[in-house]
Amino acid sequence: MTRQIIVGNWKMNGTSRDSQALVEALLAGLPATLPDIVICPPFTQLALVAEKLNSSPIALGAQDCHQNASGAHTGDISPAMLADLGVSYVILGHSERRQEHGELDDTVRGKAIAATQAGLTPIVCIGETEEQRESGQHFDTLGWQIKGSLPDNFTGILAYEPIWAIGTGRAATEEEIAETMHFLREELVRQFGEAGKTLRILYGGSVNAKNAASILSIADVAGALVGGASLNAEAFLSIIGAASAA
Ligand SMILES: O=C(CO)COP(=O)(O)O
Repeated sequence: MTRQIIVGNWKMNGTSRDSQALVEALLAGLPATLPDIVICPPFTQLALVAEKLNSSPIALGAQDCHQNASGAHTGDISPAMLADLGVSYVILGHSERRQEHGELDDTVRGKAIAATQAGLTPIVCIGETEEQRESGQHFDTLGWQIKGSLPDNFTGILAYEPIWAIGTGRAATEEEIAETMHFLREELVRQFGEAGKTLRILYGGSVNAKNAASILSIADVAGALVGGASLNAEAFLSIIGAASAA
């Protein structure tokens, strides 16, 4: 079995002091057997965290990037700039960016292409709203998001994050996750053929120390994208421990 991957998305949290303390606590508490681990601090903390992680088993990720390599894009950060800092993963199309910044599938797709060209592994997020699930439109939504957001020859990671499960403490049930993973796998195979069979799919949305082991044992769940619980060293280390055992 391939190793699971645990990704911590710190979102817009953390001063230098917080980041330093969190990374030190994580490095001090890592178990002997490890899954792949990625932490994604805010842009402002990347250089500091990169230095701290130097030659550790934890990889560095960012939370977004621009689709162009450079140019007149005030306030933006290019994939090449991230790679230059030692970043190897980038979260793209998170629902908070889709909702707060009006980011569309097409843009996410462009960013995934640019990130891959710069040598980064994109983690492309998709997920339905509560209304879409309640009205039975969740699979249609996810299908369209996959078609629109993933480039041809996609080799990155897909993250399924139901919007209603993000930051609510109400993770999707094991049945909901299992059924959705099955659907996503079929869609990936439809879109990418043989290659779609091995693309990794993460679950995200209220993953915590308590529910991690059962979520990570669901068929086709290759790991977790963790928000709130990744800001707490003890909780994040428990999730890492659950992934090592999965
Ligand atoms: O959005 C998420 C990770 O990208 C999930 O956040 P929570 O784990 O806080 O629900």
